[in-house]
Amino acid sequence: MRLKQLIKTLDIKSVLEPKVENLSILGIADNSVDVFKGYLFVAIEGFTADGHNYIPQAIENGACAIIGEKSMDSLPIPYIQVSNSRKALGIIANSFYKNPSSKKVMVGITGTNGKTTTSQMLKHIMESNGHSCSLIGTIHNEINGQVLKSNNTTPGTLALHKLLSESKDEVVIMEVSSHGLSQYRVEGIKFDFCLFTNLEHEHLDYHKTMEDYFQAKLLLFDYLKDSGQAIVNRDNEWGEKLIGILNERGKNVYSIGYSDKNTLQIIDLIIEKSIIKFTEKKNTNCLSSPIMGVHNMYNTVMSYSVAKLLGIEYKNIINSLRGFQGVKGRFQIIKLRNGVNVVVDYAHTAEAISNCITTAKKYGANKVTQIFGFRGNRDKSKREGMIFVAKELSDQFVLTLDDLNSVPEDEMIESLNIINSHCGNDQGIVIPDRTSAIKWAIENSAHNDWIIITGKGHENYNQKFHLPTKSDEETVLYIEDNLYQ
Ligand SMILES: CC(=O)N[C@H]1[C@@H](OP(=O)(O)OP(=O)(O)OC[C@H]2O[C@@H](n3ccc(=O)[nH]c3=O)[C@H](O)[C@@H]2O)O[C@H](CO)[C@@H](O)[C@@H]1O[C@H](C)C(=O)N[C@@H](C)C(=O)N[C@H](CCC(=O)O)C(=O)O
Ligand SMILES: Nc1ncnc2c1ncn2[C@@H]1O[C@H](COP(=O)(O)OP(=O)(O)OP(=O)(O)O)[C@@H](O)[C@H]1O
Repeated sequence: MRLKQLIKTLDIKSVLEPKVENLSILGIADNSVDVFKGYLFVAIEGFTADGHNYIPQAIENGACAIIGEKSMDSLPIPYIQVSNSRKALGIIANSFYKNPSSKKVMVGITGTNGKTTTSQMLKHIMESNGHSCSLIGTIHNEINGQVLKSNNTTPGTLALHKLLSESKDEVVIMEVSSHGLSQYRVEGIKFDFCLFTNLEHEHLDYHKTMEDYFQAKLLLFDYLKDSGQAIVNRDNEWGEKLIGILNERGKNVYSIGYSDKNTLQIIDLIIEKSIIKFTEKKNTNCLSSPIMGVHNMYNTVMSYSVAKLLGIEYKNIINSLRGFQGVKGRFQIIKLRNGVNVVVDYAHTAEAISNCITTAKKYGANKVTQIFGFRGNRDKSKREGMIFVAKELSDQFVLTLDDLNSVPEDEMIESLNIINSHCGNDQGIVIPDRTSAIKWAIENSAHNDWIIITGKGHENYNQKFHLPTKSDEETVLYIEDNLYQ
């Protein structure tokens, strides 16, 4: 593709060496290591490195033109200075891959919690009703039925456009993280549906304030087609705020929630039966959530709403929801032989932990033991809220290790002890070894007790623990097998 064609809609500040007219571009790279002969290299000033410093390497590897933000005195090849390299990368990638998202029904889901669950549930509904779907998200990506490893919830711009160009599926359902939005990873894409699940205290190590975090989420709706539909959970204060902004901007908003202002009004959530009673266009109907928990009932309503707007009939949605097997590590229940229910869940916010414990209680739990820890080098400001919820709602809680992310183990154990005494009134039990914590909880539970293990969900452990297991699920099954031999 000709360079002049790729750059024609960019916000260009200056062009060094104007003979760019007929340059033919064979590929695009934002990492100098990925540059080959005839490539366009886009230099990005990142969080740990500055791509502009790698321009010489890119040229050595065969780059025939460079795009960057910084001013340059002289280069042996054309240099185009733009105001925002990340944004430019999205626009160029979209042209280079021939606007792949325009050939699909694009669904983008944002929010602190519920993106993965909602996207997988919606994919299941659509596929059960004969529509092929690509999925791009935290656990894995799936394109043309092929499961691919996922490195980010929202892939980098180039990887994302490449995936879209390879997809032959009708619908693409993708999770859009706030990091992805603030780094323009979805630039160039136009969405048919943009969903907002909720906003909770999370990622404030990156976004600093809740308002900044909200503003990042809001960016998704800039990528909504004029004819597109925003689907927003109004029962979250930030959802209510978002609806106000979207209405002012003249967007099509489909809201869900308890009040009668909503397009889909929730009449009742019967948590102990996972039944949702709702009214839509004056018709009252019921949905059964295939996964327990009030939060998963909202995820079900979200998935239902998109499927309905895409023309799937109510009774077909109901039927397909019945066959949904749930999502690994999302309120995944393991029933032990002694009548104890163990839940493995990815909750990593106070709100999510609260939902898990409340659900167990609604389902008649006798005693609830909550096991969790904190990730090293991640937002510390949410820890207090998580302890508070565990202390208030569970019958006992155990603090244990989660991913250390280079924080020394002793330091993390000390943090657990300090927070337990400062915010937990020393009511928590600190058992640093995660597998030992789970074993202790199982040995100290009886029929109709629930144990909720949060934080790791589907993920494998990042460090070694006492038992020879790789994940919370494996640990529970290992203990179950060895306890009753
Ligand atoms: C902090 C952060 O978000 N970083 C993201 C960002 O990296 P960056 O651009 O700042 O990279 P950098 O290492 O500083 O390098 C700057 C530039 O120099 C280039 N370079 C570097 C070295 C070299 O030899 N040559 C070269 O050209 C790099 O290719 C890059 O273009 O842009 C990259 C491309 O899009 C992302 O892959 C990367 O995500 C990192 C891996 C990451 O882990 N991010 C997490 C925080 C994240 O995004 N998480 C969210 C989910 C959050 C959640 O809900 O839990 C996600 O969407 O995954
Ligand atoms: N709608 C919801 N409201 C509140 N909490 C939820 C909701 N859906 C899921 N959760 C909680 O959040 C956890 C993560 O769920 P899920 O993976 O679906 O969200 P996510 O937005 O994809 O999060 P992440 O990006 O961290 O994977 C669940 O294990 C559950 O505890």
